[in-house]
Amino acid sequence: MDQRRAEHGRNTGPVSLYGEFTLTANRKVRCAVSLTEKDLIVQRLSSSPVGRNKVVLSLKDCIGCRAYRGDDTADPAAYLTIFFYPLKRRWMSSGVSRQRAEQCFRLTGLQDPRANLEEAEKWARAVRERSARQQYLRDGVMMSALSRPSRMMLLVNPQSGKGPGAHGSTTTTIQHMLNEAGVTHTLVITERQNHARELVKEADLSQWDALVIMSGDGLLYEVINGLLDRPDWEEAVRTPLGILPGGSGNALAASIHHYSGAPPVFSEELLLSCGFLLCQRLVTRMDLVSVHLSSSPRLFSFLSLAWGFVADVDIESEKYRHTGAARFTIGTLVRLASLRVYRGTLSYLPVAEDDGEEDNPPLHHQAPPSREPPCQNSFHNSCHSNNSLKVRKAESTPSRSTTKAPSGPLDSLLLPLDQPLPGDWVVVPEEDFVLVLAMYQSNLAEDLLASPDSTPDDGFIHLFYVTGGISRAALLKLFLAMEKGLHLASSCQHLVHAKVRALRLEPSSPKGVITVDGEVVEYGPLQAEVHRGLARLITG
Ligand SMILES: Nc1ncnc2c1ncn2[C@@H]1O[C@H](COP(=O)(O)OP(=O)(O)OP(=O)(O)O)[C@@H](O)[C@H]1O
Repeated sequence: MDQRRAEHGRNTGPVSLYGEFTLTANRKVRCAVSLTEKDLIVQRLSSSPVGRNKVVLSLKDCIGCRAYRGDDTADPAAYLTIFFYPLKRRWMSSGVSRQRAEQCFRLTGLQDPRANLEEAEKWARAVRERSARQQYLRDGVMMSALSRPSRMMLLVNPQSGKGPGAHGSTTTTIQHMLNEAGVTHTLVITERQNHARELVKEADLSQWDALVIMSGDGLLYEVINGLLDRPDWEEAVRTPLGILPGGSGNALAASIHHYSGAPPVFSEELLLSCGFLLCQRLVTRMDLVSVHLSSSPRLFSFLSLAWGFVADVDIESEKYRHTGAARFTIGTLVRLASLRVYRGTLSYLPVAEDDGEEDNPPLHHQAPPSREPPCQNSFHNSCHSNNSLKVRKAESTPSRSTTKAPSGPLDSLLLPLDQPLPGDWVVVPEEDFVLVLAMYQSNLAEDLLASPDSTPDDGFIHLFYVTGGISRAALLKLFLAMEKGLHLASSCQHLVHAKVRALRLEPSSPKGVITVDGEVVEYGPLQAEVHRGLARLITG
């Protein structure tokens, strides 16, 4: 249902500002405009029945507004434009999505152009203050927000998604929204793999209130690992990060949309939703998982770790990239046709019963994170991979010098990979897997709600595995159910879900693919530990 109509008639509270203006687009149409704490109410002053021409726009849906003079210096009028992105019914299909709804008024109440402009500015300030208050207040709690105005670095990967040329119009849409929201931004087009990583590793971060990535999840993975590779990593990793869907998977962007509580949307509608949430500039904590591989430097993951079916589909479906998000559906069907079983040992440290609600105060009350007890955080064992896949350059660079203090938090739950596990770890009895998937955000792709209960900072690795013996039909059913996040309710005997703090995976199949945040990493034994709320994410 059209949000404006749905809200029409509700109690909008006392009016704090009232004015009568004409529409910029049609000066013959006069409107009575009222501002309350929650809404902007626009009533056309015409012969139509009362209510027919009344529009109530929630200030929660407002990203910004502008007061200005027109080009004609002889015209004393001032203008007020307010930018809304309410959830509205789609034209062509059922359901709702965010759509742009600009309100433009012409103020001519006074002869003095300066006085008209001052009046428009007064309205703009009042709208901004009230919409900020509406957005910051969630369930009665004030959220932490970026400063207004904000300065963002917008990193765009021109090769992501459907490939070169595909990013032009999406970048324009987002820049337009940022301008409407009064966000100063600098556009950086990445030139090569690892460009973003090197850039954030060296950048003067004091110049930026946020780093925003418009790409797939791979570019954010680079940025996070670049931040954690800095000598000042503790401060750097708290730089708020934003993500806009520019790839074909867009898992984190889809997760942020899911956390907002809005019904699922895809492609351009997801872009508009994430753009809207970015413009709201509300920041939450985000868990990061540190991943140790057998002979590569430790890396940090914000999304997922996969082995078996999911990792294979991710990588094998590269050749269908031109189809966009459909590449995963095609890849899933192809891999289903040649379903494989992967051998190995999976172990994990479960979340204790009373472990879930540990202190994680709201950001604005929060002290800087304390250092954890000392623990070795980079080590090697004797396992050698004969995996023929090319491992990303970033992971294959030599380990950090032993004289340099390693960056990043210490891993207090992990022992060296070649040492036996502590007694409180669970070793999964099965050794044949169709897939192992660790998730720390809700979505694996735009249309795969793999971990519906995940939140950005719950401090859990949601570990899913499917054991060998599952039929093709049952696995297909699981993936179809995953589109709506209903796979756990399907009571499939082969699917197991556990909330864990750390895990170890020791594949015994000689070849295979392991992905971290959708990027191929060294194949072989690995272990991982979650660091609750280590990073900052703009979730709107
Ligand atoms: N100009 C560039 N040319 C080539 N590669 C680039 C460039 N800029 C960034 N990259 C690399 O592209 C890789 C893939 O990026 P990313 O995952 O963000 O997009 P994607 O692969 O299209 O997303 P998805 O996996 O959702 O399809 C990243 O590892 C990044 O290093």
